[in-house]
Amino acid sequence: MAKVKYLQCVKCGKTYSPHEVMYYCPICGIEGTLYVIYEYEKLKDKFTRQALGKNREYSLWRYLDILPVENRPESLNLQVGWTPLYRAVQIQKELGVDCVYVKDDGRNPTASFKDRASAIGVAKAIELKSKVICAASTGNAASSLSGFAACAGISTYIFVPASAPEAKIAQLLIYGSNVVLVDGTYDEAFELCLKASEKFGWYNRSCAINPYLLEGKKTVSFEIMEQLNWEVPDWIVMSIGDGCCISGAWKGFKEMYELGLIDRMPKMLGVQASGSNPVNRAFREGKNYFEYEKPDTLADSISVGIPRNGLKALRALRESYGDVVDVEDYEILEAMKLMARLTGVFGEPAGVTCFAGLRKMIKKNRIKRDEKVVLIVTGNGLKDIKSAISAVEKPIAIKPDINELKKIIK
Ligand SMILES: Cc1ncc(COP(=O)(O)O)c(C=O)c1O
Ligand SMILES: N[C@@H](CCOP(=O)(O)O)C(=O)O
Repeated sequence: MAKVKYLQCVKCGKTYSPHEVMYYCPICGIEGTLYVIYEYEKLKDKFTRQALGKNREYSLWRYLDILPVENRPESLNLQVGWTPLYRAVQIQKELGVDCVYVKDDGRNPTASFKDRASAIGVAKAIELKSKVICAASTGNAASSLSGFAACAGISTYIFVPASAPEAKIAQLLIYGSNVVLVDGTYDEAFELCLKASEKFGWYNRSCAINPYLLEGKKTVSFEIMEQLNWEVPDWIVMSIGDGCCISGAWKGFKEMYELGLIDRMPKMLGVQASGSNPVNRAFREGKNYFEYEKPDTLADSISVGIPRNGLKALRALRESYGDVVDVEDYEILEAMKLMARLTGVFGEPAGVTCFAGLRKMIKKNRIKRDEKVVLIVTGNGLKDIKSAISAVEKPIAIKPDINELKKIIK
């Protein structure tokens, strides 16, 4: 792993060689998730705007110079990343603002942002010659791991709450994973998966402990900057569950700054569901720890009691002079409908939570009307049809008769 200089604990700052530690800081335990730190000085000549412009594939693998694996394994050829970034003209009109973009990460192969992490997780497992990979998940991390592992021919054990949306469970089953439906919450599924990985020696894909997965997630920021022709937005907005996605996006910006690819930084806005908001509570109270409350939100992907990458998320929010806001479930459903109707992008509840947060922060004037905003839609709406249906009016059924039709045409 020549490119990685060391791994650094988010809690105590201690550094480790990547050969010394696999998952988390041995001193701080599981709260001590690690950052992957590269030889940035050596990368400065290699990872440049010019180099990126030349003959690189339009996927996450174009950033291989700054990813923690040596190569893309030959078998791992699912297209991942380089998702579209749309100018959301109708959202701008609706909100009376100058500039909003939507990054549609539901366009990844298994339809969520998590594919960025799973691609790296599976590549890493192949490097380590692991025979089995496991993950705890609310559904998306799992379905994406299942898809990428299927592509590479690796076996997986997946731990999801039995209450996970049916479509996500269908993905796991169709990809051929060994699915363990846990009669409990995501937090309980996580604990069981952790114990199983220790007992059976499976490679654990959970971003909650595995430092390399966040490296895949950071690539969203590289893409945004290339797609915006290196004009840095004022705000990046995304939902927070465990906190890994937003930490990844922030790390991407920090690395671009460190390497001289950009000369200023965006602010990060995290959005949580009111029924699952431990990061917001800690942020408001200036704390560096999280108090458990039983999560209760329809946005299953961000339904988390203890955020496993919460410290990294808090750091992203604080370092960027950003913010975090809660939204109610009805606001998430409203955002699901509005996002689809104003952009054509159909996101799952956690995927469009960012839009609900943007609407709130514009009303509060925390985000100014002339600021440039990027919303990251992290998952596709087809993954949670039940929520989609509950967000809309019932269709009108009629007899196949033109006069009946006339009565209902608006
Ligand atoms: C669609 C979607 N959005 C947002 C998130 C939140 O990501 P994180 O748990 O890293 O904060 C997830 C996590 O599963 C997700 O699947
Ligand atoms: N809600 C997430 C939780 C785990 O995802 P990870 O990528 O942070 O490990 C999901 O299951 O999708």
